Amino acid sequence: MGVEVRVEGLTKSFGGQPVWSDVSLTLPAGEISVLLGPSGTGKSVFLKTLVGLLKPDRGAIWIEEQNLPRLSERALYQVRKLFGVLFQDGALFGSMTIYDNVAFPLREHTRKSESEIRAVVHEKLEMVGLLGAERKLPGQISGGMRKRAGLARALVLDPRIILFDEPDSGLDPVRTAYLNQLIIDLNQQTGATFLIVTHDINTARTVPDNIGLIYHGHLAMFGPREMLLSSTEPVVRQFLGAQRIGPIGMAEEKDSDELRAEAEAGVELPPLPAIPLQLRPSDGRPRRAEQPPGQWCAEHGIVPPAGSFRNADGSAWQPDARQPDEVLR
Ligand SMILES: Nc1ncnc2c1ncn2[C@@H]1O[C@H](COP(=O)(O)OP(=O)(O)OP(=O)(O)O)[C@@H](O)[C@H]1O
Repeated sequence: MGVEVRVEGLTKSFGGQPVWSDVSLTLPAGEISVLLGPSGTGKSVFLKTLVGLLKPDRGAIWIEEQNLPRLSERALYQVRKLFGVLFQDGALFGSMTIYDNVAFPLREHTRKSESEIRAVVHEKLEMVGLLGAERKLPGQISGGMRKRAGLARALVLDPRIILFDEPDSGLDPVRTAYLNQLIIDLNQQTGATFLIVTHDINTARTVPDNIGLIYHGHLAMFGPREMLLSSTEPVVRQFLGAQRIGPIGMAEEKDSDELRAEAEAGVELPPLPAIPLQLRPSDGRPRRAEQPPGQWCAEHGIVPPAGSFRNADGSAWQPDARQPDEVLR
């Protein structure tokens, strides 16, 4: 099962230059959260700080009653085993076969025999759909397969928190769709807590339970998917709607002249796009943290954008007629 990660007042700078300050959020146990933000706002730095590869200037990261930045190297080494990380390029060793890459953490961190290692490696390669590619070198397989291999390696120590740094970078839309489905299925199977950094708006709209947005050195917003997808807060709306109109400029923030010019020209953001249904596990079962579509909006008195929560065929979503225990069987 996954564990909750509670971040409080986290601040990080390099050489006196702040990357982000005072970031507070809670990744709920077992749920999928997505972190968005313009390039260079420090999303990768955030992931590296969470896993203890970088030390924050201030703030706390609570996992199971332990505050990571305060831990000794020895204690941190133990807590790190709770994490699996999928780095952007898969971070595979180029001279090792896929099998040896995936076996690497088991050989480094466990006392398993080679036959036990073989069983785990095969299980994880099967989970990511890569059985049969064991003897290949990373350079002999496609980018999508390398990501899957990196994912299998991130899974071998049965992590309770999995961090994904742009899993969809460099993938075509079809491979991204397959990878997103795999992420949902793995979350269902493992129950681990997932945090995904992505630039893909479609991924952000359909995959997570929660969304966060880093902008201009701060966490602009973090909360349930429906909260951000129905938000009219200009930065959130502009980013999730992939629009040019709004406070975010080419470099980062637009200056007041640009914003005044936009206002005077009467340019307005288009209406909020419809909120899509969340992607479901491929076995058709509800997600672990699934809420009925529209529930968050209803509970908060917010009318969702027109056309929200439609099935793929355009029909309105209907609650599942089966009882939850029947569905979970
Ligand atoms: N080890 C480091 N030392 C100094 N500066 C760093 C270090 N790592 C990252 N930075 C700086 O921190 C800032 C944030 O970088 P980061 O890679 O986290 O951004 P990002 O939001 O992940 O960007 P992108 O979306 O383009 O991947 C950048 O200005 C980067 O140069």
